[in-house]
Amino acid sequence: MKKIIIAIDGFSSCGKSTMAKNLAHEIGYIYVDTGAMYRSVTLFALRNGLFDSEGKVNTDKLRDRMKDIHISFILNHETGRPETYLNNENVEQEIRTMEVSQHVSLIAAIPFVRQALVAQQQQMGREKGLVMDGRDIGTVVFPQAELKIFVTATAEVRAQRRFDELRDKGIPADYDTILQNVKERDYIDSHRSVSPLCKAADAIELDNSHLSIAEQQQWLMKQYKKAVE
Ligand SMILES: Nc1ncnc2c1ncn2[C@@H]1O[C@H](COP(=O)(O)OP(=O)(O)O)[C@@H](O)[C@H]1O
Ligand SMILES: Nc1ccn([C@@H]2O[C@H](COP(=O)(O)OP(=O)(O)O)[C@@H](O)[C@H]2O)c(=O)n1
Repeated sequence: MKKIIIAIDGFSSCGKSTMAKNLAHEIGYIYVDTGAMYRSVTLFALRNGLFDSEGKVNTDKLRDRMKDIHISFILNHETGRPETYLNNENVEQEIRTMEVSQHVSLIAAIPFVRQALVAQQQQMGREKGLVMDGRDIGTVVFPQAELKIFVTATAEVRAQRRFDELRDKGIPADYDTILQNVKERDYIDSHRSVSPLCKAADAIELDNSHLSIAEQQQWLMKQYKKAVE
């Protein structure tokens, strides 16, 4: 069967990674979580004092340090899912903290950061057979992707999902703080000057506010089958 590129974009915490990861697992494709890459650069910047006391990024210093940031994905054989590594350290958990979530959209708006990460993402798709999720996959990274999905859900539903996830992992979280963060990131991601979050003209939209994980998975599998027919 022909191999294709599947681009899944959409708003924060709506289930993109869940859909992308499960589909890739089922059809034997590589899965790439591009949000994890922006989160890894953010973690590096936080650890290396590249934000000032007002929360602004020192872009000159970050530009100099980009060469020291190496991001990779390594399969966890127990879960069958890839995990994120920053300079050979497993940071899969650490990149999901509220602190990283509260800084990541500023980092993702910087043109040289996007340029570097987009180049790596395009490299990963050279052989096709790839499911990639993010904000600009169908518009900028792979505008020629054979299947493009744009996922939405209400901000309240998305904040609740993220809250439940953090609670289940034992990470302290507050619903109102998460809701505020989700809305803030939606705003910054949709209004930045470089590659703002928007639906590609040829993307299929899915509002999954009232769908279960199993239902959205069935829907996605149908779209995949149509695309490879
Ligand atoms: N349809 C759904 N119904 C309920 N929870 C969902 C659904 N889809 C995903 N989730 C859960 O919502 C949380 C956020 O999903 P995730 O895939 O990380 O979103 P995104 O990649 O868009 O940020 C996860 O805990 C996931 O298990
Ligand atoms: N392709 C991408 C992926 C993520 N991002 C940025 O990275 C942040 C984190 O992405 P994510 O997918 O991990 O976020 P969640 O939806 O999982 O909360 C987003 O809010 C965007 O600012 C981006 O700009 N472009």
